[in-house]
Amino acid sequence: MSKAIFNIQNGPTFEGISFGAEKSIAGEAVFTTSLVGYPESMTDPSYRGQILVFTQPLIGNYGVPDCTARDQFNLLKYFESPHAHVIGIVVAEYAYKYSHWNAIESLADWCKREGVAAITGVDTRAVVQYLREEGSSLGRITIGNDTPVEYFDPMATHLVEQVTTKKPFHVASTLSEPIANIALIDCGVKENIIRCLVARGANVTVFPCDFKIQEIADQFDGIFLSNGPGDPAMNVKTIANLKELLNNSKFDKIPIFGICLGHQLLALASGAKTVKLKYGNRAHNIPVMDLTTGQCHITSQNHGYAVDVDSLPKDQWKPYFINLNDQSNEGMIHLTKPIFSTQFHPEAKGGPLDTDIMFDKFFENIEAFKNQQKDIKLEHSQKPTNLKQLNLNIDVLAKERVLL
Ligand SMILES: NC(=O)CC[C@H](N)C(=O)O
Repeated sequence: MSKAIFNIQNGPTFEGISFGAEKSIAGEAVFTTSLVGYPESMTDPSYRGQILVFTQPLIGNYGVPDCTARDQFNLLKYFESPHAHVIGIVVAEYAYKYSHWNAIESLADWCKREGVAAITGVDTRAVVQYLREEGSSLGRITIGNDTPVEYFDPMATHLVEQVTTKKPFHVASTLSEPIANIALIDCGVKENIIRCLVARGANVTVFPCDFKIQEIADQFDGIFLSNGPGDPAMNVKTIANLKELLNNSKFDKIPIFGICLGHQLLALASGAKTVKLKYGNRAHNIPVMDLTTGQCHITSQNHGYAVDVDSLPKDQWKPYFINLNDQSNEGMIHLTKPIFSTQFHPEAKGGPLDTDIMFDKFFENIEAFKNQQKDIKLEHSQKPTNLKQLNLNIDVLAKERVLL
């Protein structure tokens, strides 16, 4: 067992024991108050480059499930992407013994394989008190007698580029007659978001983050914008593509739904601004209010930035949800088009399922859009498909995300 040190830049130092990869790392230190779901959080691409501090004091007690198991849609059954994206974890007490029907290995063994540094024995209450006062900070974990690595701010890099699929891929519905074709812009999509779409009967074609969706949007019944890591403003190409999509009146009727980073990108493409939150919202129990109904929902969240609601063009958008803890914006809805987005995670992996109705709402918009399209269907079906012209024949597309 090696000793490990967790430093916060310009802040306190904590000594503990290493239980993960014997690799010293640096990144942004953030905390989550979720009680469960460490395999899901650690494989959520939105955590890329971050050191995750768990406030739940006992971590690792239910081990890690099979990272290769797939469901009936060929999606990863237990993980949100094939690999860990956090670069380090900080826990109060690592459970050296694990027990769960679904576990195939320990968190320590998995961290070692995935190159995730891990430190136990840290007073995580003190870490969180510091981060809550000073805000998200740079941090580093040094293993054994290693020379500490330089502090490094992952938010200054284009993290989405590192996690987006390198080529389009297609996840097919299991229905003999799928009810819709959805294009998904992948900025680091969580597996359960794709599952929430295909499980409702849609085929989902997933495109790299900078794919010019505006050139083939008319081939689809709906467009989905995914979650993803980093500062939303870094996604210059994606924002430019979305701007063209939103400004082309030809696409006024196409349903669009964005989650988390997808929400922020939609806001930026509409001319609004995003701001960095002091320490972000990472938890499975955050109350938001639907401003259209007054209903409150408990939501799963993982974000460090938020849309500045005052900067939303008021002739096009209205705020949809508000965070009842810090009053930050939690979503927006278009005044005339079938477009809406949420800052929280309705796919909730992990977390409460209260808001999976957002996916139902997207499918209602898709159904209405398809009914409108029926009148012009003949014209539509006679068009050569751009998908094929672009060599995007779905029959030959990859069936899962392409990482290299
Ligand atoms: N989960 C996400 O999509 C996070 C969005 C963005 N990277 C943020 O931190 O705010």
